[in-house]
Amino acid sequence: MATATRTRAPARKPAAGRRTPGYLVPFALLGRALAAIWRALAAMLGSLARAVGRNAATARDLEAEHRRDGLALGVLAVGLISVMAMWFAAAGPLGRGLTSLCRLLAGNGALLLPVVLLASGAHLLRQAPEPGSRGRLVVGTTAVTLSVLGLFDLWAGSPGSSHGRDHAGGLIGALAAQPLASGLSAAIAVPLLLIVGAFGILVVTATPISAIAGYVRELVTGRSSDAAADDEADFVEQPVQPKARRRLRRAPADSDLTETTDLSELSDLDEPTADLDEPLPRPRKPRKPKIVEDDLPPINAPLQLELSNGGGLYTLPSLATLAQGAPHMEHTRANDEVIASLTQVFTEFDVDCAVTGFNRGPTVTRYEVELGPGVKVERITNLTRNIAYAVKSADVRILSPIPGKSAVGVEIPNADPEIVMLGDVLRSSVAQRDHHPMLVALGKDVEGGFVVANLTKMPHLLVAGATGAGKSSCINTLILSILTRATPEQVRMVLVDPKRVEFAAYQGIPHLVTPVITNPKKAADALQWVVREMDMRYEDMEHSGTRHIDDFNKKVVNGELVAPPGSERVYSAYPYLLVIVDELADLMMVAPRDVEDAIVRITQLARAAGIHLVIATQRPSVDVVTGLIKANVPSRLGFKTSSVTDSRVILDQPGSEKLLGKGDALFLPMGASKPARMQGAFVTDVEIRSIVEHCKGQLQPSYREDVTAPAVAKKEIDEDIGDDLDLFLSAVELVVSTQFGSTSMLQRKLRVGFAKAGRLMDLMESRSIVGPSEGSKAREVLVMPDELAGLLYALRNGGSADDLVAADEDEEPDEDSEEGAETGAL
Ligand SMILES: Nc1ncnc2c1ncn2[C@@H]1O[C@H](COP(=O)(O)OP(=O)(O)OP(=O)(O)O)[C@@H](O)[C@H]1O
Repeated sequence: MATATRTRAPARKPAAGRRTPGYLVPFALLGRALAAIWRALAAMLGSLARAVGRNAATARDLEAEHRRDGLALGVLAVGLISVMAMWFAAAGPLGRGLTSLCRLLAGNGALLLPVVLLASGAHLLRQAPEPGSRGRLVVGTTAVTLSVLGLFDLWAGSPGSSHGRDHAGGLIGALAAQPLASGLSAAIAVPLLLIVGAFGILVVTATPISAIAGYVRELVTGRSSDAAADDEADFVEQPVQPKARRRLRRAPADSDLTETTDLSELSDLDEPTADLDEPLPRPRKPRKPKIVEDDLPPINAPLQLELSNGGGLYTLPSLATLAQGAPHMEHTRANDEVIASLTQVFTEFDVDCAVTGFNRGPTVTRYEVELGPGVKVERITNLTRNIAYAVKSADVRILSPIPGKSAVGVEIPNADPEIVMLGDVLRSSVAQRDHHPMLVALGKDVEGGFVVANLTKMPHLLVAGATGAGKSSCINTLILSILTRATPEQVRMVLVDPKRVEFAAYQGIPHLVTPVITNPKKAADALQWVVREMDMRYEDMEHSGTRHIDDFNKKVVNGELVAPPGSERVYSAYPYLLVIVDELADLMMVAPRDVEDAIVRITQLARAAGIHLVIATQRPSVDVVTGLIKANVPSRLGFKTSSVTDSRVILDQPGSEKLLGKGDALFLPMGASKPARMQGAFVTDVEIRSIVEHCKGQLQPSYREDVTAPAVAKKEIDEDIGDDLDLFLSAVELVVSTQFGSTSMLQRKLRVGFAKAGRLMDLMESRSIVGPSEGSKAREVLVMPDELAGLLYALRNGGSADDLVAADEDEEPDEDSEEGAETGAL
């Protein structure tokens, strides 16, 4: 209240207390009239500018290259006009007007204008603009201009007349030189202006004075700094690297050691990189986009051979259907501000370290911080909160070290993020180079490089994150990647969508084996079908003596496969089968054991059979992503999670709780120890609709009826076990994993009565899991723990432990292999 009274009082006083004296009234009226005219003019100009701005939106839509070319050609055109006007006085009345204006402002300096314009135009044509260097160029050019024109003015004796100034340094020259000459003296003004000019040249060329010494030394000795560094490198052994690096940071002119490529890039900017006594380090030139796919461990999965596409009738959708995103910015003013804030924090807390570069990604920028000798990494990690405070963002993530570098990474969200469009990733050279049908677009990494991944190399992927974090968008991009790159003959899909709305758009695409499954119970049955399909494929591979479905397909195409005697089987090539489950939690609620067993079995074996799983969940808790599932799904994509515990479940380490949401993700491909941060690609509903329409217009889906049919064998087991299947399986798991066939243990652990525990034990005996009763002693357990997953699967399908043995020993084709004829026609 008190504050409100204090602020209001002074505002009222002048109005009430101050009266304009009578003799000033005409002036006051005139002032008000002028002010009103000024406001009206400003409003008119404003609306004019807004109208122009609206119409200029289409110009902004032009690609950056075209805008730059247009600007360069425009500057060249003005340069040519100025040549004709100023050097040859042959540009008509407009040229004469231009010459007079330039002479008025710059005097004889106007004669240099054509040279400056032509050189600038040529430079713009040859080189991409660096938005970050604009401020530098403006300051440098202004300093050079003032210096040159001021010197012209002094040279002509600082003429007082307008005509005299037109042939000296013009108005600008007079303004630059005459105050100095009259305030000090012409003898002092000349060197001062020379210093200003030299400063301008250094700023324009981004050359620090300290680097000049290096250049002079090079000129004198005749040796390049590279050669000098190479010489030094011969003496620098591996363990000495950190020392060498520190030195490089202090003396960039000498730097270019191969081991320190990143740091030597810093010296490309011709300015010493941040040292402790420097206020602001120069950002490092962004490196060429790096492809995370290259980081994947090498897996020698053979490529799927080119399959015919049903007489060439099927054409893939054009990538032009997918929208283009905004061009990637490698450096913006926001980055400079963050560097200044970081440097200030380090100075305030007296930590001997400096920001030596950064890589700007679409949503976050990773700043590289190098430590001085003897500085603990913890000193930076302990400053996380202070850094967050200084850069005004709670989502600061510290990476120690940046993989492959002796530097700490500080990842800070961009104040001006970019959306990564799927079309851009699919059109990128990294995606275009590789024609594998299972290659999918993921997004962009922190360095702005496109990230793609081959699903066959994953070979199974777990996608997890809180609601709204970007999972569904990511899965949409995976599906669209496949639709734009693979025919239904190459890749078939099973889409499971218990949420009912996520995959509705894909209903009816020819790549589907069965309509999109929304019923969790049916989804569990579909997973059982996938297991059967996998078994069929394995049998076929076994008979054909091949180890991977690609080799099998190759033999089919070459006509090298002959059906077993007595079989009417006609072999055909198998497509890859991609199973995508959008919400695992819903499936685990309905049939946890069935689902877990099927997933474990598929993930353990399906890679060679060309079957790959993508499982998404927003509840990455241990009851959904069980230990068994986790152990068998090696590649992970973690979007923002609500807790560090969830992050640990997905990635086995914290980190995803600090992500920003909306597609910000950590990608941990199989075999990688550290996850890579990336921004997921995005695709709009309109794009999805048009690609789906294209696919549906090409071919009708041919669905398999048996995919969601419940397993027939189950009924048989039900008669014997009744409704106790789950309890029976728990008992089997307990007995086999502990290798202890005791009825009283079952009573205790399963909380069942003696009669029930005894019956469960008898059922186990009838299925060759345990031996006969030995009185009060525990029964012998006949199945080893490592056979448990297979046993549970067999029991679920009406089998017994004998089937495990039969599967191991039986080399002959199974009777059921005829079923494969149907599978092969998938
Ligand atoms: N890669 C992305 N780039 C930009 N925005 C994105 C991206 N991914 C998601 N978003 C934004 O976040 C919103 C939520 O994304 P999405 O529906 O994919 O989340 P989700 O994790 O699937 O959530 P839920 O589990 O509730 O379905 C989207 O509507 C979109 O606006």
